[in-house]
Amino acid sequence: MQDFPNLFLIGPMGAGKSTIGRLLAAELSRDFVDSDHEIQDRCGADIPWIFDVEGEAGFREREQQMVDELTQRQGIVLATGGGAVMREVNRRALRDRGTVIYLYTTVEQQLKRTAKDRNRPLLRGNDREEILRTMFAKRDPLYRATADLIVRTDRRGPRSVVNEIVRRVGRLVNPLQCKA
Ligand SMILES: Nc1ncnc2c1ncn2[C@@H]1O[C@H](COP(=O)(O)OP(=O)(O)OP(=O)(O)O)[C@@H](O)[C@H]1O
Ligand SMILES: O=C(O)C1=C[C@@H](O)[C@@H](O)[C@H](O)C1
Ligand SMILES: [Mg+2]
Repeated sequence: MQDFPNLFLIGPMGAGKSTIGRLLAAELSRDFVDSDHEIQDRCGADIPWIFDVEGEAGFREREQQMVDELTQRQGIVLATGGGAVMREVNRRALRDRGTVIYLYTTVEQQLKRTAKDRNRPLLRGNDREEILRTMFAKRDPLYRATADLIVRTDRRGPRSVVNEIVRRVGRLVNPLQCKA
Protein backbone atom coordinates (compact mmCIF):
# COMPACT_ATOMS: atom_id res chain seq x y z
CA MET A 1 0.00 0.00 0.00
CA GLN A 2 3.06 2.25 -0.41
CA ASP A 3 1.65 4.15 -3.39
CA PHE A 4 -1.60 5.25 -1.84
CA PRO A 5 -2.34 8.91 -2.42
CA ASN A 6 -4.10 11.17 0.06
CA LEU A 7 -7.62 9.89 0.58
CA PHE A 8 -10.28 12.54 1.18
CA LEU A 9 -13.70 11.44 2.40
CA ILE A 10 -16.70 13.58 1.52
CA GLY A 11 -20.42 13.07 2.04
CA PRO A 12 -23.33 14.12 4.21
CA MET A 13 -23.76 14.04 7.98
CA GLY A 14 -23.95 10.46 9.17
CA ALA A 15 -22.45 8.96 6.01
CA GLY A 16 -19.64 7.66 8.21
CA LYS A 17 -16.70 9.90 7.20
CA SER A 18 -15.30 10.04 10.74
CA THR A 19 -15.99 6.38 11.56
CA ILE A 20 -14.74 4.94 8.28
CA GLY A 21 -11.85 7.42 8.01
CA ARG A 22 -10.40 6.24 11.31
CA LEU A 23 -10.67 2.55 10.35
CA LEU A 24 -9.33 3.15 6.85
CA ALA A 25 -6.30 5.05 8.14
CA ALA A 26 -5.53 2.25 10.60
CA GLU A 27 -5.87 -0.32 7.83
CA LEU A 28 -3.42 1.59 5.62
CA SER A 29 -1.12 2.71 8.47
CA ARG A 30 -1.85 6.33 7.56
CA ASP A 31 -2.44 9.39 9.70
CA PHE A 32 -6.10 10.16 10.15
CA VAL A 33 -7.27 13.77 10.33
CA ASP A 34 -10.84 14.93 10.84
CA SER A 35 -11.48 18.51 9.75
CA ASP A 36 -14.36 19.03 12.22
CA HIS A 37 -12.31 17.69 15.13
CA GLU A 38 -9.31 19.79 14.14
CA ILE A 39 -11.42 22.95 14.05
CA GLN A 40 -12.91 22.11 17.46
CA ASP A 41 -9.48 21.40 18.98
CA ARG A 42 -8.01 24.63 17.72
CA CYS A 43 -10.97 26.72 18.87
CA GLY A 44 -11.33 24.91 22.19
CA ALA A 45 -15.05 24.88 21.43
CA ASP A 46 -17.47 22.39 19.95
CA ILE A 47 -19.18 22.98 16.60
CA PRO A 48 -22.53 24.16 18.03
CA TRP A 49 -20.70 26.71 20.13
CA ILE A 50 -18.71 27.97 17.11
CA PHE A 51 -21.98 28.31 15.15
CA ASP A 52 -23.56 30.21 18.06
CA VAL A 53 -20.69 32.66 18.40
CA GLU A 54 -19.57 33.13 14.77
CA GLY A 55 -22.55 31.92 12.79
CA GLU A 56 -22.34 29.40 9.97
CA ALA A 57 -20.33 31.94 7.95
CA GLY A 58 -17.60 32.01 10.60
CA PHE A 59 -17.49 28.23 10.73
CA ARG A 60 -17.23 28.03 6.90
CA GLU A 61 -14.24 30.39 6.92
CA ARG A 62 -12.49 28.19 9.47
CA GLU A 63 -13.42 25.12 7.44
CA GLN A 64 -11.98 26.61 4.25
CA GLN A 65 -8.68 27.39 6.00
CA MET A 66 -8.60 23.89 7.46
CA VAL A 67 -9.29 22.17 4.13
CA ASP A 68 -6.55 24.23 2.50
CA GLU A 69 -4.07 23.36 5.24
CA LEU A 70 -4.90 19.68 5.68
CA THR A 71 -5.07 18.81 1.98
CA GLN A 72 -1.45 19.98 1.67
CA ARG A 73 -0.29 17.17 3.94
CA GLN A 74 1.00 13.92 2.44
CA GLY A 75 -0.27 10.39 2.84
CA ILE A 76 -3.25 11.13 5.03
CA VAL A 77 -6.84 9.99 5.30
CA LEU A 78 -9.00 13.09 5.79
CA ALA A 79 -12.62 13.19 6.92
CA THR A 80 -14.12 16.48 5.76
CA GLY A 81 -17.19 18.19 7.18
CA GLY A 82 -20.47 17.45 5.40
CA GLY A 83 -20.70 20.98 3.97
CA ALA A 84 -17.10 21.38 2.79
CA VAL A 85 -18.06 20.79 -0.84
CA MET A 86 -20.29 23.86 -0.90
CA ARG A 87 -17.28 26.09 -1.61
CA GLU A 88 -15.66 25.78 -4.99
CA VAL A 89 -12.22 26.51 -3.54
CA ASN A 90 -12.58 23.50 -1.22
CA ARG A 91 -13.71 21.25 -4.06
CA ARG A 92 -10.68 22.29 -6.10
CA ALA A 93 -8.24 21.68 -3.22
CA LEU A 94 -9.72 18.22 -2.63
CA ARG A 95 -9.67 17.25 -6.29
CA ASP A 96 -6.15 18.57 -6.93
CA ARG A 97 -4.49 17.08 -3.87
CA GLY A 98 -5.77 13.56 -3.48
CA THR A 99 -8.28 10.87 -4.33
CA VAL A 100 -11.77 11.92 -3.31
CA ILE A 101 -14.26 9.35 -2.08
CA TYR A 102 -17.95 10.15 -1.76
CA LEU A 103 -19.49 8.12 1.05
CA TYR A 104 -23.06 7.91 -0.11
CA THR A 105 -25.94 7.16 2.19
CA THR A 106 -29.69 7.67 2.21
CA VAL A 107 -31.60 10.30 4.14
CA GLU A 108 -33.32 7.48 6.07
CA GLN A 109 -29.94 6.23 7.29
CA GLN A 110 -28.78 9.75 8.05
CA LEU A 111 -31.84 10.27 10.23
CA LYS A 112 -31.06 7.14 12.23
CA ARG A 113 -27.35 7.77 12.53
CA THR A 114 -27.68 11.39 13.63
CA ALA A 115 -30.69 10.90 15.91
CA LYS A 116 -28.93 11.05 19.27
CA ASP A 117 -25.97 13.28 18.47
CA ARG A 118 -26.47 16.94 19.41
CA ASN A 119 -23.21 18.09 17.79
CA ARG A 120 -24.77 19.07 14.45
CA PRO A 121 -26.20 22.60 14.67
CA LEU A 122 -27.77 22.48 11.19
CA LEU A 123 -30.08 19.70 12.41
CA ARG A 124 -31.54 21.70 15.27
CA GLY A 125 -34.84 22.41 13.48
CA ASN A 126 -38.07 20.53 14.10
CA ASP A 127 -38.23 18.73 10.77
CA ARG A 128 -34.84 17.04 10.51
CA GLU A 129 -35.96 14.93 7.57
CA GLU A 130 -36.92 18.00 5.53
CA ILE A 131 -33.60 19.68 6.38
CA LEU A 132 -31.65 16.59 5.31
CA ARG A 133 -33.64 16.19 2.09
CA THR A 134 -33.08 19.83 1.12
CA MET A 135 -29.35 19.48 1.82
CA PHE A 136 -29.17 16.24 -0.15
CA ALA A 137 -30.77 17.85 -3.21
CA LYS A 138 -28.24 20.69 -3.15
CA ARG A 139 -25.16 18.75 -2.21
CA ASP A 140 -25.43 15.33 -3.84
CA PRO A 141 -24.51 16.78 -7.29
CA LEU A 142 -21.51 18.54 -5.72
CA TYR A 143 -20.29 15.37 -3.97
CA ARG A 144 -20.64 13.49 -7.26
CA ALA A 145 -18.82 16.15 -9.27
CA THR A 146 -15.93 16.19 -6.80
CA ALA A 147 -15.49 12.46 -6.24
CA ASP A 148 -13.20 9.98 -7.96
CA LEU A 149 -15.11 7.12 -6.34
CA ILE A 150 -18.60 6.75 -4.90
CA VAL A 151 -19.03 4.13 -2.18
CA ARG A 152 -22.36 3.26 -0.58
CA THR A 153 -22.39 3.11 3.20
CA ASP A 154 -26.08 2.36 3.77
CA ARG A 155 -27.17 -1.16 4.71
CA ARG A 156 -23.63 -2.34 5.44
CA GLY A 157 -21.14 -2.00 8.27
CA PRO A 158 -18.04 0.22 8.34
CA ARG A 159 -15.62 -2.70 7.91
CA SER A 160 -17.21 -3.72 4.61
CA VAL A 161 -17.00 -0.10 3.40
CA VAL A 162 -13.31 0.07 4.31
CA ASN A 163 -12.57 -3.15 2.42
CA GLU A 164 -14.30 -1.82 -0.70
CA ILE A 165 -12.36 1.45 -0.55
CA VAL A 166 -9.01 -0.32 -0.18
CA ARG A 167 -9.80 -2.57 -3.12
CA ARG A 168 -11.05 0.19 -5.43
CA VAL A 169 -8.33 2.71 -4.60
CA GLY A 170 -5.77 -0.04 -5.15
CA ARG A 171 -7.18 -0.50 -8.65
CA LEU A 172 -7.10 3.22 -9.36
CA VAL A 173 -3.45 3.45 -8.37
CA ASN A 174 -2.41 0.19 -10.02
CA PRO A 175 -5.09 -0.80 -12.57
CA LEU A 176 -3.54 -4.15 -13.48
CA GLN A 177 -2.85 -5.01 -9.84
CA CYS A 178 0.72 -5.89 -10.82
CA LYS A 179 3.27 -6.47 -8.08
CA ALA A 180 5.86 -3.67 -7.88
N1 LIG B 1 -21.69 1.95 7.74
C1 LIG B 1 -22.27 2.24 8.91
N2 LIG B 1 -23.22 1.44 9.41
C2 LIG B 1 -23.84 1.73 10.55
N3 LIG B 1 -23.59 2.82 11.33
C3 LIG B 1 -22.65 3.65 10.89
C4 LIG B 1 -21.95 3.43 9.66
N4 LIG B 1 -21.08 4.45 9.48
C5 LIG B 1 -21.24 5.25 10.55
N5 LIG B 1 -22.16 4.78 11.40
C6 LIG B 1 -22.63 5.41 12.65
O1 LIG B 1 -23.29 6.62 12.29
C7 LIG B 1 -22.98 7.66 13.20
C8 LIG B 1 -22.44 8.85 12.42
O2 LIG B 1 -21.21 8.48 11.78
P1 LIG B 1 -20.03 9.53 11.56
O3 LIG B 1 -19.92 10.45 12.74
O4 LIG B 1 -18.83 8.74 11.18
O5 LIG B 1 -20.59 10.36 10.32
P2 LIG B 1 -19.91 11.61 9.57
O6 LIG B 1 -20.05 11.34 8.13
O7 LIG B 1 -18.54 11.84 10.10
O8 LIG B 1 -20.88 12.83 9.97
P3 LIG B 1 -20.54 14.43 10.13
O9 LIG B 1 -20.51 15.02 8.73
O10 LIG B 1 -21.67 14.99 10.89
O11 LIG B 1 -19.23 14.56 10.83
C9 LIG B 1 -22.00 7.07 14.22
O12 LIG B 1 -22.73 6.71 15.37
C10 LIG B 1 -21.46 5.83 13.54
O13 LIG B 1 -21.15 4.82 14.48
O1 LIG C 1 -23.27 19.16 6.70
C1 LIG C 1 -22.80 20.18 7.27
O2 LIG C 1 -22.97 21.32 6.81
C2 LIG C 1 -22.01 20.01 8.49
C3 LIG C 1 -21.52 18.77 8.78
C4 LIG C 1 -20.62 18.50 9.94
O3 LIG C 1 -19.61 17.61 9.51
C5 LIG C 1 -20.00 19.78 10.48
O4 LIG C 1 -19.00 20.28 9.61
C6 LIG C 1 -21.05 20.85 10.67
O5 LIG C 1 -21.99 20.37 11.62
C7 LIG C 1 -21.76 21.20 9.34
MG1 LIG D 1 -17.62 13.45 11.03
